[in-house]
Amino acid sequence: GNLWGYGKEDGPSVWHKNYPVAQGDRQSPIDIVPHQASHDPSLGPVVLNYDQCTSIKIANNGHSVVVEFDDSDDRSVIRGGPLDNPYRLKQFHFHWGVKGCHGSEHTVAGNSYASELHLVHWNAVKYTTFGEAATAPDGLAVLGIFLQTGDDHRWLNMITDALYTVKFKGSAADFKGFNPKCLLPSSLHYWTYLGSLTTPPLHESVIWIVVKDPITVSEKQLGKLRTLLFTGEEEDQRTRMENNFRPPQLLKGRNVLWSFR
Ligand SMILES: NS(=O)(=O)c1ccc(C(=O)NCc2ccccc2F)cc1
Ligand SMILES: [Zn+2]
Repeated sequence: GNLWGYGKEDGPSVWHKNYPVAQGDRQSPIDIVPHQASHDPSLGPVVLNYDQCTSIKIANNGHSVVVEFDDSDDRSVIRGGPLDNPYRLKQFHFHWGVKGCHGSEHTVAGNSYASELHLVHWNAVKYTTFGEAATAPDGLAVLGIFLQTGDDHRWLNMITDALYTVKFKGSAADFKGFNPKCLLPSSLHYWTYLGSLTTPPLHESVIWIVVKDPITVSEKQLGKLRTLLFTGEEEDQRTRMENNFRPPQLLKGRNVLWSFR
């Protein structure tokens, strides 16, 4: 059986029963209120070195669609900004809704986007494995990118055209040579704050870097994400994968910093 999900019985409102940290002091996502954020002049730009990028496979883990990378060396790293070390790219995945304007996890002044892309990195300088980093307060760095609807995104088609291969929970397929740099907006101005994984086990180990400008994708491309299933091939009850987002959590006195002028 599934430990947690996004339904009525197993969704975000009951995660605290099995994962008490859900009610902790640095939970994610949050509502970002721009005029309450502080400018930190010491915050430099984030730098992505994705050129030797090596995606390996695409998978349906029953909660989202995930593209995984070879993180055995520092070939794809994020550095700078609020980070004291380079953080290694491990995977990226998406969160989305059931139509148009809802689906992102972070919100900006109460406004949701249609979807949110998470590029997940871990601190391989201080920790030996992703699992170890995922329980450390400075172990992970997740770059969040908002998706708004409009024209087709030329490169997202490479992902949406592969989704038929990972329709069911537990399915995976080769997905080599995809460089997620093509999914980034032109400006990497960002907000940053200390938070958590937005799904169980909800570890409070994430330095969040939320990019201000969204990328634009088409409703048709988002619709293809919704053809994925939460359920496995062997299950008779087919449940469409949609609304796989956690709502904003309490700030509990945290400071949100911004980098852009
Ligand atoms: N939505 S997000 O905040 O970007 C997010 C990123 C990564 C994970 C993850 O790796 N979970 C599995 C996991 C957790 C802890 C240790 C090992 C794991 F594989 C969960 C949520
Ligand atoms: Zn995520």
